[in-house]
Amino acid sequence: MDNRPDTRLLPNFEKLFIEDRIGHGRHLFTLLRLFRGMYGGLFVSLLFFILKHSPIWLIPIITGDMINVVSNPDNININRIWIDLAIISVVIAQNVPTQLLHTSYLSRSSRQVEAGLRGTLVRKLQHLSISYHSELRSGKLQSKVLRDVEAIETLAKQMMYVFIPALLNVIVAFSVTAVNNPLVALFFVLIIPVGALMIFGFRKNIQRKNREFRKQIEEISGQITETVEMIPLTRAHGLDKVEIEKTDSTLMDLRGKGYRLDVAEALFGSSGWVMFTLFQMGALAFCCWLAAQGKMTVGDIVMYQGFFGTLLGSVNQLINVYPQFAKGFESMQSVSEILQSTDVEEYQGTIPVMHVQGGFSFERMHFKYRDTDQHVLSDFNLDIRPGECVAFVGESGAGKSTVLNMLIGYYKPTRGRLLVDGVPMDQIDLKSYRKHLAVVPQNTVLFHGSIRDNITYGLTDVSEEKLLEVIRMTQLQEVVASLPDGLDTKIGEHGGKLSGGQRQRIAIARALIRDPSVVLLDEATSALDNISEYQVQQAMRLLVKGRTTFIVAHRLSTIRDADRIVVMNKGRIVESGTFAELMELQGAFYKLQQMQMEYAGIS
Ligand SMILES: Nc1ncnc2c1ncn2[C@@H]1O[C@H](COP(=O)(O)OP(=O)(O)OP(=O)(O)O)[C@@H](O)[C@H]1O
Repeated sequence: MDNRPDTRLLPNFEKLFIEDRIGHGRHLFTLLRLFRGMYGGLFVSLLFFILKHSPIWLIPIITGDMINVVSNPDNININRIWIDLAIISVVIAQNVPTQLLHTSYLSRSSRQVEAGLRGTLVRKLQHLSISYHSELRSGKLQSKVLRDVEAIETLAKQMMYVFIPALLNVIVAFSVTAVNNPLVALFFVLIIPVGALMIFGFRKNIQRKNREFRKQIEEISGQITETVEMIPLTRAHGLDKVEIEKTDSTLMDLRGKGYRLDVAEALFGSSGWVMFTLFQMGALAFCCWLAAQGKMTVGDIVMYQGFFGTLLGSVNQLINVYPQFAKGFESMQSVSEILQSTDVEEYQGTIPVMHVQGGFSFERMHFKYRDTDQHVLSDFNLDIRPGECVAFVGESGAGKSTVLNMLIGYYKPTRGRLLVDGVPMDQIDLKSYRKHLAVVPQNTVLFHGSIRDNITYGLTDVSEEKLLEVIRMTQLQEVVASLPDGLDTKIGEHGGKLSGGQRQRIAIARALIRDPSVVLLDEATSALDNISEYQVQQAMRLLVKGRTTFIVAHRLSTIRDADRIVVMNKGRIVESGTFAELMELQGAFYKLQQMQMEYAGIS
């Protein structure tokens, strides 16, 4: 048996979800199509299932036969018992290898679908627009990639492990009975409408309670994540008790909903058990009655009871698996919400960008974010020469970061356009263009990994020399030397083990090592001490040299060096010029500076 995982490329299911337009009862169809190309394996798995499951069907027959042999004292054929025993022993023993083969074939397909679905979702997330991501909470996405895909995989497995076996059980038990005794088979048939009636009667209630419980679970998982993230803040403000009480009340709600679900399921389960056991007893009485009339042997009674037991067990399984099916279908709906979304990146140009000189032109650009009425940029005109360093200043909310977003191509202007080296942004292939950019965001994004990984993020061939040079340029060598594993020291998630200034310098090193043509710098607002500030400034100076640079500036020192300062107010350019020119003008920039100086004086 080959137990190696399937190494074929992961399937991409995006097209399938778009074509199938999930919903309106198409879940089962889509589930089936997810396994396209694997039907052969599934069929083999089913064959092995029939083999491994065969003892369940054979045991009642053999048991009946053995009893029939001994219940006829005049003609006991002891050899037949030995043959029966030998047959059933072989049939039982083959369960181990066939079970393994059945699981191996099935699991290979279902795990492939599971991995493929997760891969498809992650790929789609990379293509969805920034607006889409800013509207959706990351916790929800995470839950779709992990929890919902798991529920779909469970659904597929339940289908193969529970639904199909139970259905086969019903078919086999019924067929064998029908061939032997149509009257008893008729009795078996009665069980189907009773089972259907049971599901129909309880379905809505159980479904509703299940959903309420699941929603509450989602609520509490969201809340717990938030609570854990906020622990330092909560502790600092002495709000532990408030947080605990908040969680307690949600937990109490969950307890109530869980209790009501348990009771409803218990009522459902026990009603089913009572009804079906009464049926079984009725069937037993019926068989005894037939036997009393000489129409049935004792062994047959035992055999039918065995089949009836299997049949009832299967019907019960089919009924009980229902809530899980509902959950799986709901998860398919949830995943399809992402996969069917057409909200991908707005720019879809195709001209590849081999080289960026760094000349930019904003031509009468207007822009507003989705779902907002007000324009964030209005009639924005600006020409930037290659290699120029432009600093944007203005009050909070003036639209400075938005200008950087437009340069990255996150959003398309509502009116006007942006040219890169004379080519309209909507014509160029953004992926190739962005390779020439380096972005240093306001909040440095560090991931859980080594300092080396964080600096060389996304680059494959970085020489040790170049890395060390960048570390020297950003004055990180002392920091690296003081860490236990040097460059390979793992930094905590979000860089928790580093200071603010160190984090910023890592972000600058990450930009420097890419040797970009264009640098976009959203300066961090958080204050640093003098030494850190100096180190960050030095690193920034090196980064900016010889490249077109856009800086959203908060610090006086950065602005002084800029070739041009653009003062923004409510999305418009109100002044622009060098530091000296603007100071001389004594306009908006001058006022901003005065305010900053006063503030610095006070503090
Ligand atoms: N994703 C978004 N969706 C809707 N509105 C947004 C979004 N991002 C920013 N805005 C709004 O756009 C305006 C400009 O924001 P922007 O971040 O560009 O300002 P800023 O000048 O960089 O401010 P700050 O100095 O505080 O960072 C603000 O009113 C802000 O509320």
